[in-house]
Amino acid sequence: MSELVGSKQGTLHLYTETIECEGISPLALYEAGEKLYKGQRFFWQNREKTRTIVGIGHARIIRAEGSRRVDDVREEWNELKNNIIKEQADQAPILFGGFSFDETGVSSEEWDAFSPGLFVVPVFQLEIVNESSQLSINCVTPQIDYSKRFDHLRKERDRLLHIAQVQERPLFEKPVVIEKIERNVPEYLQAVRSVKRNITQGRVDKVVISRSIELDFEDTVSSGSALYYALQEQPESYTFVFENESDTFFGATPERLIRKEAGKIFSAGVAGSVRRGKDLGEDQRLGQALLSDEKNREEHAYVVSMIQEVISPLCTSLEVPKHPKLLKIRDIQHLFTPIHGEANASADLLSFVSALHPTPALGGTPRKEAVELIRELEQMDRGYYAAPIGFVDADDNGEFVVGIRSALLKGGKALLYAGGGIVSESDPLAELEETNVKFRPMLRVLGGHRHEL
Ligand SMILES: C=C(O[C@@H]1C=C(C(=O)O)C=C[C@H]1O)C(=O)O
Ligand SMILES: [Mg+2]
Repeated sequence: MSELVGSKQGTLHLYTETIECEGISPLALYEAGEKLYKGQRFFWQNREKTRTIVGIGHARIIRAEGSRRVDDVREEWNELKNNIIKEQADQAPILFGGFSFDETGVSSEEWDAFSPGLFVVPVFQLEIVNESSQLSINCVTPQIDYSKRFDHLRKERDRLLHIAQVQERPLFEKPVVIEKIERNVPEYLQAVRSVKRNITQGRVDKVVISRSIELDFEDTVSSGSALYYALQEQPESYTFVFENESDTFFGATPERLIRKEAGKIFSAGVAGSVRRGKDLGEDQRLGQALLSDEKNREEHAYVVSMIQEVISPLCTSLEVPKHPKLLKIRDIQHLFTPIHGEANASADLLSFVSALHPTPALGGTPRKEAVELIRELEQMDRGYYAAPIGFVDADDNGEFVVGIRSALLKGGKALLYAGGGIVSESDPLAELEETNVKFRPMLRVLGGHRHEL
């Protein structure tokens, strides 16, 4: 860290100091944070497993709401970013968080802990990128004399590292489900039929309708246990865990919204689904049938064309393959179109998030009418389900996914969410079955799959 000369009083500074910590287990560090920082932790791992981030403690919280929420987050982050004090070798501090699906906010108490925009700079930031592990302390303070606070945080860091290193691998019992409540199946089927009518009438082309399942457990389920089983059960997905106060939003999603790295951007169309086969032959037959299925190709095409349309103005170049491929994960296969490009110098990561959300994979098309229908027809609050969650660093590199295959954990209870794209050819019962397949990842993680009929 370098000293700061001649800074204004009252301005917030972000002091960062990084050490190397080879061999540290991210899960063990997450657990080590439980005692002092329960309710203030997050975890992130990309699909490729090349980047893992653990955040412990809140050095800074940014909340935002309303239609300017993304701009408000950017503004506060930029202000803080301009006052980062670190050495060249120290890692870039990150801002991690997410938005609610609906910009008009959350409508139920269930999602009280998660404001329409909630971002944090962690006090302790572990980043494992490829083979390198680095642990930073981030300290946000208006004082120039931060050294006392920093000394205290260094001691805490060393204690966390010690606990993570000496503690035996934490053992987690699979949660025991005592009740599984399908919350709104009749309403869901009604909503699907209603969307079909709206398509016939020409108001929309596609709308994503979702539903939720409640699981009640014998005991409180810790976010560490949710994380442990998400990593174990869904290795082909992104893993995210976001604690706030006593609630945790977490999931194992296959769907990237946007990644930005050194000016390059990577998005993806993921829509159109079929279950995995019971053996290789059936799996391949199902996959081939999906690739040529008109209804699924239609669901998919809306997504790819809207992504292209909304991010073209933010890019100097964009590559969009003409035909989708298959993306196979443990329980389901999807149509998948990777989209790559080069960002304009003035387009930052959050401007991509703002332009893209919601894509027709989670909202529908046209966007405005689809979101109105979701508000009108879905008998639930999506909260952070199907919405952007991810991180950005001080160099504007980062990644956001959409929070699907996800659940909200509230002590001894969890709410699971799943939906699907409804188009003119959708069959309500087949769509219901598709949501059952999409619930499976979280049911496995939380022990609820034993309750399947
Ligand atoms: C909405 C969800 O998934 C989305 C809908 C899909 C579909 O309808 O085929 C496929 C992938 C996702 O984009 C979900 O998992 O809840
Ligand atoms: Mg579908």
